[in-house]
Amino acid sequence: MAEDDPHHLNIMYNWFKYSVSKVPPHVLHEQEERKWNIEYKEPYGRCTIAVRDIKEGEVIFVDHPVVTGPKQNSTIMCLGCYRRIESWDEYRCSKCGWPLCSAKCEKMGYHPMECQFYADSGYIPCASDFTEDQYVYEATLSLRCFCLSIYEPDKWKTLMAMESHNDPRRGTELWEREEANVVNFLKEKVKVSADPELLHTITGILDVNCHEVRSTLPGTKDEYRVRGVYPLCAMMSHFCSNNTHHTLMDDMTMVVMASRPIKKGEQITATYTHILSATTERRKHLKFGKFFDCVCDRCKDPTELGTYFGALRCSQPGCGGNVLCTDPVCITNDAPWKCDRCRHQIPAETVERLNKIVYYELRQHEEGDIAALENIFKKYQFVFHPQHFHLIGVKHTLSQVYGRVSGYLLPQLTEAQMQRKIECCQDLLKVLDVIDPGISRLRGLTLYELHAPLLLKANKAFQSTNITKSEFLEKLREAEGYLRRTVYCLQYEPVSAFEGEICKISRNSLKELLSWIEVVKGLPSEHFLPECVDLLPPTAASLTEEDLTLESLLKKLEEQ
Ligand SMILES: C[S@@+](CC[C@H](N)C(=O)[O-])C[C@H]1O[C@@H](n2cnc3c(N)ncnc32)[C@H](O)[C@@H]1O
Repeated sequence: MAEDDPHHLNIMYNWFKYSVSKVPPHVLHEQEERKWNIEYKEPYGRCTIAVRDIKEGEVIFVDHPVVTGPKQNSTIMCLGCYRRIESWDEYRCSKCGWPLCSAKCEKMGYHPMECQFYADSGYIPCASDFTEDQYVYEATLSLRCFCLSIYEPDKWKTLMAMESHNDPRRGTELWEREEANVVNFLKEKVKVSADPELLHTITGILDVNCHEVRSTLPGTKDEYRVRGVYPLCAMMSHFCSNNTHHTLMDDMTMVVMASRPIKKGEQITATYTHILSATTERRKHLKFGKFFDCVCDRCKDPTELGTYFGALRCSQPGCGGNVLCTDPVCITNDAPWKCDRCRHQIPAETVERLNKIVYYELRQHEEGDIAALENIFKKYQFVFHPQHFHLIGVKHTLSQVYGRVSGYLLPQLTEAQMQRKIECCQDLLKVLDVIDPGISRLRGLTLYELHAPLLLKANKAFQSTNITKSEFLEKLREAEGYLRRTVYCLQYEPVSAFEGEICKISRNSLKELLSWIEVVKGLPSEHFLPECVDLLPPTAASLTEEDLTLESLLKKLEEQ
């Protein structure tokens, strides 16, 4: 390490300059002052600190991948464009013989770098038993990294400045797996003449720093998922309730923005784990894959910032208290759980066993099996706190499947089912407001799911003259608010992505809804219940998909 730059900060700042020079000025101006510094702080290592207040939604930086390539357990894919390949014999690279889409892909992306190694060694994965050779795609990304040392020295320097955690990784299950699948494979089968320690450093850098890259193939709806190393993104520390939102553009540029206001001096943070998992699971995942013990505010707090995301209901008769972990950041994960009222105690092992049983039950049902999900919910609703991650997880799934799966399409939903969809969305949003406030994909999608049954219910009440004008307008404005916030949360998503598509649909629905509100404002009072009469229960009239559109409502109105 250079003595005047022991933490390689200059390499990271240089990477930033390179990244900025590659993005269009409407995203980030080269002249714009940097909003962050990289500092070294225990226990985080290098981390990104705001040098001024940053507003919600402000772009903080853009980043480019040093390298991208297949993930672990990848299926057969084109090493040029990443399209999934169905058959080994679709097309083979004329030089190395690996399956690709076409001659065009031979020169695409990073493939030309590894191609020579595969061609020289003569190694081709076994077409007759791919399960034997499944790891070769994962190893290809490590080979690509090694190739940077030959073909792209600046990128190699940046990659090597990243954390590999070789010492804590040495001898772990992960290390042994990578030794067999990557290091030995590259040494013995591909004849890479690199020091095994260097190859382990590469696998470590990938484990600690990689981001999943989910994008679509140009001009298609075909999604691909690979891994990429984004050096600046990787400088952000992990917090279980983070303050950034990142969006991947179609050209694989990562745009990082503030998901909520960030104060000068505050760390700019990302989350490396699933936000909707509980403290024990998050901490285990971070320890296993990223080699640190998270002690963020959410992890330290047994109530997870007041959400009670891991809490159980006390089983003692008449107590009604919440059973919480007495020391959620205990290294051995075996601190007992105690009721916050009667102090009844449960061993950590029992809580873990219970969670495993529910995970198992949840995995047993078919995707979108509403009846099975509702049964699991009923079975456990009095075992867990209403905001427990299992119940919220079920509600998350229900919020998406009610209205979308066969037999439960939006127009087919009963009044009670529509109400259930609304309740699931609202309960999920309540938790997100605490652990993932501000701009988030999950919030955007959930708000979209919430607006639809609300609008449908309101329109249905209007059609059966079961609502007063002011109540109807209030409901329409509520749906408008949700649509506006959907667009706000998803506005940065590329249109090719599912979230980008939902954003586009929401913009159109919003325009339509605003016109509808104008029409409703001008409607005479005979179309509504008199203001003084209580709203009657809505009738279960059959609905069609058209009921949601402005045109169909106007048509019905004219017919009346
Ligand atoms: C993607 S890197 C982040 C940059 C890293 N600090 C560096 O200097 O290269 C991930 C590593 O940073 C450290 N780290 C990130 N978030 C942390 C946190 N909340 N607490 C402790 N260490 C953290 C861990 O060593 C982790 O493996």
